Amino acid sequence: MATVVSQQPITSQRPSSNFKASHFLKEPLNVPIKLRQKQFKIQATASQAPLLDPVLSPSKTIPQSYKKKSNEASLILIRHGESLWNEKNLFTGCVDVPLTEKGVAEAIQAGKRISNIPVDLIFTSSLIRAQMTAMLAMTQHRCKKVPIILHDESEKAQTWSHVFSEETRKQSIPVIAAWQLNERMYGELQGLNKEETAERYGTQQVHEWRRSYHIPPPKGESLEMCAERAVAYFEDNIQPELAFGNNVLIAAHGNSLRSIIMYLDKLTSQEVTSLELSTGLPLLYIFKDRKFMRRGSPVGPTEAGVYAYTKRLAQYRQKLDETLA
Ligand SMILES: O=C(O)[C@@H](CO)OP(=O)(O)O
Repeated sequence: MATVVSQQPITSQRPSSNFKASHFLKEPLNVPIKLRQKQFKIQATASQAPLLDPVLSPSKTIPQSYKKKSNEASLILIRHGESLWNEKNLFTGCVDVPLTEKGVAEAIQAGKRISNIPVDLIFTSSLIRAQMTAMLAMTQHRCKKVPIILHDESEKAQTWSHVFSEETRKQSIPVIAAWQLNERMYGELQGLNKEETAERYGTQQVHEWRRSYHIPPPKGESLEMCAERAVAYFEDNIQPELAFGNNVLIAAHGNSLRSIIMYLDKLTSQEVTSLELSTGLPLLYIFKDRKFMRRGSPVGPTEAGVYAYTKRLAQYRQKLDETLA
């Protein structure tokens, strides 16, 4: 039975072994430019934060110098809502199955809980259950912006998905889908029933396959292997956005998120074995002064606590209240 990770606010330093100081030394947005330059023009002046602009063609000049948008950013992590194979208790891994009705409700509920927390950019895995979760959650956000999946798999996909209205652009949130955030590849367990597999191979063996850090399931990825690609992606593509001041939502999976949380909270390979994430539960981190601070899970849109954590969150919420009053 899944348990929720501790919701106690804790402060954590990023593990120095994984820390890439170069992200903070080079011009901000180097990596974001790489991510977006083909499809988005980035607007910026010395005093203005860059804005994603899907209006203009990829060939437009990208400004070279940027000013940091903010010293603080929010990071929301959501494990997808219940999938049809969670319901059937089947090992899922990289098999691309959709949400159940309960999973849809969980995603909507997660959206309500984060509806007052700023989101500038969304990252999901390439799997539909994570993408459904992100999209459904954003239907509840009070900013009312439309999440738009970026298609840069080919030049044609980029060209054909352009948005030609500046006004519409401002009302959009880019969604970047990355396979590196996918669930751990479960190898020859994919599609097998978890209970039957435990009966066949023994509870201890199956527990090791599911929760140990180093031991992979047959022909699949260990958590360590999953962490290698998920954390590298986080460091290279997501952390620079946070460092720049962009607020990020990640919708992903039990194991890809466990590995990212291990990195954020500096857990040992032993500690991560007892970390369990519930489906559809949003977790909030604040990235400030190059540190990640876990702020637990917002209980609901009207709950005061979480907005009191930082002035910036409180101000964002107040702005929403005023705009929507
Ligand atoms: O089946 C899976 O892909 C995962 C997540 O549901 O299972 P586990 O609980 O073993 O990590």
